Amino acid sequence: MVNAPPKRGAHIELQDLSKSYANLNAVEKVNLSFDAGEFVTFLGPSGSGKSTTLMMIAGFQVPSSGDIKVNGNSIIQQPVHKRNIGMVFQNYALFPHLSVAQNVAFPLEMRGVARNDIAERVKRSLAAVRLDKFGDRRPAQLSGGQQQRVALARALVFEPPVLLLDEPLGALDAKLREEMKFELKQLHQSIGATIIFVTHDQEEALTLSDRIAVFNHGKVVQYGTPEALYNQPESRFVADFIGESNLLRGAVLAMNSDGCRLSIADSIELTAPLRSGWSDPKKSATYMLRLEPVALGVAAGSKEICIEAKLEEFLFVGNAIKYLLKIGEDTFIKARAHATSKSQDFRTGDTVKVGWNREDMLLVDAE
Ligand SMILES: Nc1ncnc2c1ncn2[C@@H]1O[C@H](COP(=O)(O)OP(=O)(O)OP(=O)(O)O)[C@@H](O)[C@H]1O
Repeated sequence: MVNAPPKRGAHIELQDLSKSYANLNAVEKVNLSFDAGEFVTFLGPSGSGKSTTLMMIAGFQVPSSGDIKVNGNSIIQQPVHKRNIGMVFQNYALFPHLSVAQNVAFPLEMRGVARNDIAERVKRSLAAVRLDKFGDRRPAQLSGGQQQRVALARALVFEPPVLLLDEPLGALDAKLREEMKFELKQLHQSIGATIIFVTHDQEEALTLSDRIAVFNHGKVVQYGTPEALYNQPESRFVADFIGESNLLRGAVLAMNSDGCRLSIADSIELTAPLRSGWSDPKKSATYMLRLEPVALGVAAGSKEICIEAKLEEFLFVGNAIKYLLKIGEDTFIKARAHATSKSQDFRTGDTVKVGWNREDMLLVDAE
């Protein structure tokens, strides 16, 4: 067989896509666009509408309204088997009575591909997931991770321009998940398909994705690169859901061109930056402060905001130490520092200086 030309993914557009069940809006007016060959992740808590959106793209669910376009053409009226979309789900459902190679060959047989071509393409697909030596085995003779790779090979074998993955790593243990994560990334680079990946694991999403759509209550609350979501969350929900952060809520005392004068933890006053595009905060404002910019001890002294805190707890987490500091009756600040710094020799109960710069604070909610 002549080598196949380099494959490219398809451009996908979801337009006002909605799905309701009785009086529940499972998915509400979702508008998203995925570039050809992009790796996009749907991230969100359980029940936020991720799988329903994916199922509408696959054709297993009929939208209540809205449209889905692939390379500019609506696919709403197309049945599942005509959509040419590869799918892998958490429960990979391999045929137990067929060998690995026969499982992978199945979609090609369904499409009436010539026998010689089938053998060649199955071989290539199994090689892509590093299982070329396992073609004769039955699924029961493979580990969970290997079975999931067979499911991937089966989805890839007909070279779909679009691949949908719904929690494909969900059933695997932590170590295997980690390995599969890297394999998926490499695979994506080699096949060039547009991949839509569903997960509720933010770390998986941040590692794998070109862009992430964050779902909450059936709506997309933010769509952007992992960096944009981490550094510029547009809401308290995204700030809280992605990465670890301090969410400092305070009473607004005054606002002027310098920023927002705020009282946190009852008595600590500080000035934090305002944010363009936000309506003026009225009574209270919530600011996100990531853990990394928070300095302790001597280093805190050179920061624009520096306060005293009581060290409640600290934890060794690999090469870092995580600190929990109390700055008011019910207000705590978390910080993270490299474990190598000998000067950070604090004890639980110590009073320590804690500091950060104004620009480290990002307005994420105001009432
Ligand atoms: N067939 C159905 N009938 C009625 N309600 C449904 C149906 N399928 C999904 N739902 C509801 O729609 C909402 C969205 O579900 P969906 O499975 O899309 O969420 P999800 O974000 O994928 O969650 P998870 O991470 O738990 O899979 C939920 O409230 C769910 O209970």
